[in-house]
Order: sequence, then C-alpha cells, then structure tokens
Amino acid sequence: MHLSVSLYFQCIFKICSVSRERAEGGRVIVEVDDRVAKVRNIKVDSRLDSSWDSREKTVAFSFDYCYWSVDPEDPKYASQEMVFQDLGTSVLSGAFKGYNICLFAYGQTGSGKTYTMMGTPASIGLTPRICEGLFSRKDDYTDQTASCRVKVSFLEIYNERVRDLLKQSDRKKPYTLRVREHPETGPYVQGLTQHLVTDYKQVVKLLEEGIAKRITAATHIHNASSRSHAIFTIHYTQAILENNLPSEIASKINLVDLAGSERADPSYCKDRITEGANINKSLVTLGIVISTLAQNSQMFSSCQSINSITSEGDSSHVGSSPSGSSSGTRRPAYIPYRDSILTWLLKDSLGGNSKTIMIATISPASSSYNETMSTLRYAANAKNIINKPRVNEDANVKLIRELREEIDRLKTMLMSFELRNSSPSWSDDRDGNLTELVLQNELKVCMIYLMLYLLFHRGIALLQL
Ligand SMILES: Nc1ncnc2c1ncn2[C@@H]1O[C@H](COP(=O)(O)OP(=O)(O)OP(=O)(O)O)[C@@H](O)[C@H]1O
Repeated sequence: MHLSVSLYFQCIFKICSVSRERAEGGRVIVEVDDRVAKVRNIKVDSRLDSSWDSREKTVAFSFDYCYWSVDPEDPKYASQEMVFQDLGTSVLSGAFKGYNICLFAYGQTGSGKTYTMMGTPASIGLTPRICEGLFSRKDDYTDQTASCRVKVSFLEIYNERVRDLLKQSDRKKPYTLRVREHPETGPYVQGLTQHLVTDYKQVVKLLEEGIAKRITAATHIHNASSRSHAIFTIHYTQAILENNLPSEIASKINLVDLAGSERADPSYCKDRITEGANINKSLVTLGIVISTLAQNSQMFSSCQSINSITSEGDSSHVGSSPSGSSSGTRRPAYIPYRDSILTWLLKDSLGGNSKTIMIATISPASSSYNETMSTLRYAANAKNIINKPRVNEDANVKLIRELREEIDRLKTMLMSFELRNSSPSWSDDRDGNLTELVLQNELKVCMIYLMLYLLFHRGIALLQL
C-alpha cells in the first residue's frame, strides 16, 4: 500500500477505547498494520462465497501515523507518551522555529478525542505535555533563544457562540464574544482573555479551570460527552538574536478538541437535539472546507507540475489538467470558512499559514462501522490539503534584510559602472546617484539597527516582567 504524506497537513489515525462495545459483545472490525488502517466491510458477508459481490471485503486507508490504543496489555498498544513523542515533539520544534501550529482531534462521540488531547489525571494527554515541553525546552531545537513569553487562552464554541473558559462569566449573558477578522492577522475573538504563564503548574491550573467549565452531557454512547468545541491557544513569543540582530519570532499553537460527531436521536430532549444539530452543522462545514481545500490543493499541485513540464519545454502537456480544462482558466473554489464559527476561527490553521495535524479517532467495534467509515473518509480528504506555513519573523528584521540586499545590489551596479567607465560625463552622474542611494540605504539600516537595539532591550525587560 502506497503511503501518501501531505505537506504540512498530517493525518493521524487513532483507535481508542473499546470497553463499551466489549460489554455489548461487539466484534472488532479494524486493525492497524504499520501506517495502514484496515476496516472490514461488514456489508459484505465474509462467510458466504461472495464472488458475485464486487465490493472489497476490507477497505484500507493510509495515514502519517496509525495508533492502536485499545488495550494496554496489547504489545501494539500506543501510550500517551508514544503519541506525544511522535506528534507533540514535532509541534514543539515547529513552535520553536516560529511556525503556527494546529492540532485537532476529530471523531465519533466517545472515541477518545478528549482523552488524546487532554488525557486523564493518571494519563495526561497532548495539550499538557506540549505545555510542559515549552517550559522544559531542550537546547537541541535551537540555540538562539534569549527570552520567551507564553500566553494562553481557552474558549469553547457551543451552539455557534463563543465563550471564554478562563473568565468568570456573567450568568445572564454568558455568550457574548464576537469573532472578527483582521486583514493581516486573520480571525480572532474580540475580548478573549489571554493569560501570561511562567511555568507549567500555572498552565495546568488554567487548563483544569477551563475543562471544568466546559459543557458536557450524557449521551447514549458517552455519559460525559463534550457538547462544545474547545480551542486552547498558546501564544509563544521568543526574543532572539539572529546574526547579532535583535528579533522576535511568534508562534500560535491551536490545540482543538472537537465535539463528537453523532447521529441525531429523536428520543433526546430539545436542548440535546439543538446541541447535536449545531455540532453537526459545524462539523459538516468543516468537512466541506476540508474537501474544498483538498480539491484546491490538488488543482494547485497539478498546475505546478504542468508549469514545470512546460518550462522544461514539453508544450504537449499544456491544458492536460485533470478536468481537461486549461490551467490558466481554472480558479480555486470558494471556501466557506464563515459558514461556521469553528471553521472561521480555524481559517488559517486549515488552509493557510500553519502546520496542521488532524487526529482522527475511532472505535474499532462493528457497531460503529458507519461512523468509522465516515471519519476515515473525512481524514482521507484532509490528507490532500497543502498548507503554506512560514516563520512569523519580526517585520523590522525583514526590512533590514531587504535593505541590505538592496545595498548589495546597488554596490554591484556601482562597481560595474566604475569598471566600464566608457562615457565619463554620463557615468559620473549615474555614479553619484548610485553612491547617494547606497549611502541613504546604509543610513536607514543604521537607524533601524539603533531603533531595534532600543526596542529589543525594552522587549527583554517586558518579557521578564
Ligand atoms: N486509549 C484510551 N485508553 C483508556 N481510556 C480511554 C482511551 N480512549 C478513551 N478512553 C476513555 O473513554 C471515555 C471516552 O473518551 P473521550 O471522552 O476521550 O471521548 P470523546 O471522543 O472526547 O467523546 P465526546 O465527543 O463525546 O466528548 C473516557 O472515559 C476516556 O477516558
């Protein structure tokens, strides 16, 4: 089975607790073979001679990682530590380099999303482990750090409204936070509190506070089911010295525990049905956003390969894009981020400046066959997304680099004029102009250096507050 790994959008597959199905005598229909998950198609009866039935008996899906996390006695068992070693450390190294990161868990209700993202007191999950890693930073990630600042926020989206999980809410008006969009930095929640933390214990306290406030309710499948999507955000800023130049790099880490996907059940009370409808609405929108992004990414990569072929001189391939239309006439499809609060807030994480990891959780029991197949198709779609993360570097440092490049360019031009010197009167004029430009740029660089030096020392003082 060919393993396809998408750029900066990793898909992870995790099979979690099976206790309920075991109690009901359910059959296990999923198995993991390295990075491939195989699901037995229960619609094809394996006992009969089904040569007349063309459907596959097993359906295989490949992922970046597959974990079997059902029974701790099993030799294949993937512990929380193992999952952290694979995923958590890559989140940390990305954050230390200044990338935005998003890690989100998607799956059927009761399939282990909260267990994976938050964990239990006896077996802590990815979110607290990642926070611990930020504070016990090892030198092997990078050795240029001067100082860093960590701020966290924690929100939930319940019935399409945003609530701050780290703020005492007014009981009469608890869901009043609005989502807005900044033209450069993207969507944000107006009025969401950010908490400066200086050690791991402070993060754990805030995490516990937020988790306790999150809305849960009993469903048929899970008696403490999360009824909201929770987003824990870490703003990690580092003041660094890059080539003796003071700079700042900032990373935003979104750790998302989604509410469980579940089929509507008319026997639930009105509140539960409304919740379910809103959960499904945002998960359906997420699915549409993911598949549109995947389509656009595929179109982009096929256009790129066409361009590279044509630039190599093989014009016979022009216009041979998958749909048969010319690459020049195809436009990326519209992505309906704003159709749900969840997709709007995760806009950059899903299709922009972010390294994103989706963890798809399932139960391996036959009773969950439909939900399992739907989760796997969802994740298989997400695998085709190509994001474009970039290091969030300081704008002043970028400006200095550009000015330096400009100075080098002008100096080279100056030298070539001096060498040629064919028409003295004309070249003297140009020479004078170029020398003036070089001097002006050098002066600008000196001033920015001075400004940065002052800012940096003020910044360090602020970071240490
Ligand atoms: N790998 C695992 N090992 C041990 N216990 C697990 C594992 N996965 C899940 N559980 C347990 O199963 C129960 C359901 O898991 P969890 O709350 O994580 O599900 P969920 O997907 O977040 O559900 P929902 O969407 O309804 O909130 C919890 O009691 C959890 O501790």
